[in-house]
Amino acid sequence: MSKTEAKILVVDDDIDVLNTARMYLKQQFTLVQIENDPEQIPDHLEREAFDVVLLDMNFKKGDNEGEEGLKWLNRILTIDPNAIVILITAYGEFDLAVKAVKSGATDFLPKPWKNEKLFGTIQSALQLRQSKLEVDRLKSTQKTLSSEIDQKFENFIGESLPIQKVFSLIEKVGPTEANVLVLGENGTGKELAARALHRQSERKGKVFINVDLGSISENLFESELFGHVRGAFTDAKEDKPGRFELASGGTLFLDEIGNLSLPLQAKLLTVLQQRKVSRVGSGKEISVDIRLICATNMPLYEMVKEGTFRQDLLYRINTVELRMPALAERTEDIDLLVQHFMQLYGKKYQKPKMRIDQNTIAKLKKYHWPGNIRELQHAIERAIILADDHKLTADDFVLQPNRSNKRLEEDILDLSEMEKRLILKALDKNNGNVTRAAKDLGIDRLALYRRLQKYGL
Ligand SMILES: Nc1ncnc2c1ncn2[C@@H]1O[C@H](COP(=O)(O)OP(=O)(O)OP(=O)(O)O)[C@@H](O)[C@H]1O
Repeated sequence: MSKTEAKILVVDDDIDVLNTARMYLKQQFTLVQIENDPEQIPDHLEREAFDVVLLDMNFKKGDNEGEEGLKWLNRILTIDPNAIVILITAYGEFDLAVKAVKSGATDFLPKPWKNEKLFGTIQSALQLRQSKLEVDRLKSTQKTLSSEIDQKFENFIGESLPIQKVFSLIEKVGPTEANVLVLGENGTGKELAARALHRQSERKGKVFINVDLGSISENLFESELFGHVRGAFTDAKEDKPGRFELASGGTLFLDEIGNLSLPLQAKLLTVLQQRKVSRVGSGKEISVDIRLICATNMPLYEMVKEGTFRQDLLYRINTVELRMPALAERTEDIDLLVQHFMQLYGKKYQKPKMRIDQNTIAKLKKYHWPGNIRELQHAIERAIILADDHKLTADDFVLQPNRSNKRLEEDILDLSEMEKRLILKALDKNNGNVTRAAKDLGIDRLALYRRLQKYGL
């Protein structure tokens, strides 16, 4: 029979008990050590990571108060808070056993024991040890991951007035528990702002869970957000917590909230009102403690008027609103952003000495940046990859012509290109007014917004 992989320490002042225990346990577990002097416990723990410690309660002759055992129990737990200690009690010492479990012992075993009982008690204790170690491992992984993610979002660049206003609002609102709605075009830094709000809050040491509502299919919505229990549907092979549960204690960032259908908006609203979720397939309610941040590039107020976004949901999520300025509204930040991304990608592609001249910066400042900072970031990355020497020039940036330069050609054969150009033309004609442009195009405003998103306009 193969042995269970585990390290066991047995501490008792009775040599006979120790020898009997060792003889039996050595057949079952890979490492068994015995000790009759409790003073040696710290040394043992220093040398070896024991999975289970079996500890006698009464060391001095005639002492059956168990005080000595409790003292050593505390000492072991101070050295290793995850230690699994099973206390050996004399038969009938139930009060003492209860006291020991309250003080942190995992279990107790009355003397004299039967070998099967000893084996069973150690096996259950080992499972607990595994779970404790797993929780520890997950906690430290989560810590490392969130600090890495946070680092990526630390560089929130900008000196222009519009972005300074954003920074000061983040400083004011971040430490509160207020629900924040971040509005702005694609690529303006909405997620960056959400993470900055989280970092300013009391919850900064806890998780930041990001949910892209635009990418969750209608039928997976509940399971993704609220979780499910095993067997709730064909693919539910095991219990799974949803994002609300995972975010509990921390911040939940619901991105693209404007893309939710009306039935899903209703489900979301109920959970936000009650702050309780039930996993799909379970009637049990689980309380969730979240700070809520939502973001969208959709015109929620217009959508409320049109009846495509629930007003009560809007009021629930927009306690404070944060509008991210488009890059075209803060071209004075382009210099700084370019330097920042050049440094980032210079390092990544081992071209740390890259330079850029003022003419090229001037060209970048004139451009309208429909994809905002993300587009600028990609443009720099591409330019650095393609650059032949250490200098970025205007030719390294292939930018789409500005809207005003667009002309509809007669011979465009690509349908989506045609659609895109028509949209730009309609917007141009109406000075960017989406309602009037949609009317000219013969589609409703939402349909136009969807297309603007699709083409990154
Ligand atoms: N002020 C800024 N300083 C530095 N980098 C920025 C800044 N704003 C945005 N970025 C970068 O631009 C990219 C897009 O930002 P982010 O994802 O936060 O935008 P978004 O508005 O959430 O986009 P989307 O609407 O497409 O989800 C990210 O790589 C981000 O790091």
